Amino acid sequence: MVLIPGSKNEYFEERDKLIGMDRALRRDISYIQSRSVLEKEGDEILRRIRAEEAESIWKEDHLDVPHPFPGMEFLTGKKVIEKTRIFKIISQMPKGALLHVHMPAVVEPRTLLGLALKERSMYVCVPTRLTPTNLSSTLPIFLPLPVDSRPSIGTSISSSDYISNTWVHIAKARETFDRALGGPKGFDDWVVGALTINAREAYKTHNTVTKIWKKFKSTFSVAVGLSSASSVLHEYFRAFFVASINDGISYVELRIDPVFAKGILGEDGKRYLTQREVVFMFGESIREVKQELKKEGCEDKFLGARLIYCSVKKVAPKDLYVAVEDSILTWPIPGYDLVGQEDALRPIIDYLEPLLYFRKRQAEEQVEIPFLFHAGETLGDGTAVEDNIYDAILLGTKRIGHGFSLVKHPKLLQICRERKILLEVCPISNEVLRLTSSMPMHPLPCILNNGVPVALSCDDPSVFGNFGVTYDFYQVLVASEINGLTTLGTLARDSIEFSMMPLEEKTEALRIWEVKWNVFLQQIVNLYGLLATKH
Ligand SMILES: O=c1[nH]cnc2c1ncn2[C@@H]1O[C@H](CO)[C@@H](O)[C@H]1O
Repeated sequence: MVLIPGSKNEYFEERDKLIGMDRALRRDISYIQSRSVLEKEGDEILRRIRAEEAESIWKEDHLDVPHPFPGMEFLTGKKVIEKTRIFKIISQMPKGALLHVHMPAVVEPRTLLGLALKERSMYVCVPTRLTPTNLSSTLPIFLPLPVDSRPSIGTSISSSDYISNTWVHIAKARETFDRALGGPKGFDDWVVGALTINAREAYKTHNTVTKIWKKFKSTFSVAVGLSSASSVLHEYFRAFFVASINDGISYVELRIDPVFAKGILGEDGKRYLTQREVVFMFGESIREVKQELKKEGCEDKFLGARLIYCSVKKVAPKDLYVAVEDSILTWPIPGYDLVGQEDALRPIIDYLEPLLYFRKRQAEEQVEIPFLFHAGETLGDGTAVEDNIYDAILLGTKRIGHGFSLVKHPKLLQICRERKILLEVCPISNEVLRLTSSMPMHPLPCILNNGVPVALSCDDPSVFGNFGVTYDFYQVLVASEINGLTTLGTLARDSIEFSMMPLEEKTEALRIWEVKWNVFLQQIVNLYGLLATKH
């Protein structure tokens, strides 16, 4: 029989004990117990503002956003989020590392388009001439063309004499874009629409995982073409680093498919870059950005970036051996992953043989390329692809990309906690890709309460519009009352801790982060503390 405490005092003692036991596994607990007076005050401020804004902002109707709520659908609520003080505060937070983002889905679509428009080799074609009727359902096909296959003439892709699938230079296509389609601005909007998912698509026309992935995949085909010229790609990397740094991110790991890396046309327009050259260019972009920061005296804002290799799970298992050798050839790379729409593609188990061979080759070559597998990005329960989580763990994955379905498996939660397998959780991606309809329904609180290490990431920000990681942090903070400032700090610390930086670099990154964290806490207290003037 359960003994119910007799007095009110005893009851509350027992109550505190029970809550304490329930929260004991959380990774933020030890930080909460040992946090400074400053952090405690910062946390109280954040909680106070969150509560105020839950009333003042999230219960009011906004233009085009009726019935909002904290953690609501991101694509509808984004403008409201941006109005909040919580958003402003989080945007100043030192975020640590960004561990889960895909090429080429990380830079503002208009920035990418701007870069591509200046590129001599960049051409566009469409399967049939564009008209007001087919515009929104027609995808542009972009490709940098080698010098000797560039057409000398070209009509407008919207004129009546346009011949299907013929190449027109991107700048010309834009200039000559039919007035009835909006002229050059119409061209830009058309391309941006093809690179992004909008609220109507996510929440109306494509409101299931299968439908939204159809649109999602098509954004990649457009982005790949636009970014496959060497000078575009170089600027693309830089733009990504700069935007990340401005969001308080100090280190990134970017997933790239070697098949993409093999299709980059060189500046001479004659040959394609080798993978090594692409990796070198990536390194160059890092060095350039670092140098610029150094000139401004803030080099500690950016510690660097690494490329994680990944293959899409549509490749035939026998062809994965090529990716294995590619990865070994371009070592040091910090990890290897298998990506793509989990529900529609092969399960990891199909690749068991090449993956075991990968392990063997690493031992032979004395290199270490840890697995950082996507797994559990599905609503399935016990389906062949949902079993990916078992295989990811058995194959020794160091982190799990998404792990959305992990909460269905108590034993795996325990294993991830005990073996410290971090989940790269991408809340907004999961919501836009329709695994959850809003943040309060996301399984993250369950993962955090189970003490599984987590880092937040934005996955494909150019498609979802969640650039940096502020938006994802925001959605997490407002959707749980347990989460507070110390939770955000723990997530950021773990993103560094579980990054693939070598130990020395990591120690330095953590040291720098702690300094910045304290500056951030002080800022919150100065700006929003009870003694500060009202804002
Ligand atoms: O959330 C995701 N889950 C699985 N695969 C993804 C996700 N986001 C992007 N990609 C896949 O990664 C490749 C480029 O690296 C693309 O094939 C894209 O479909």
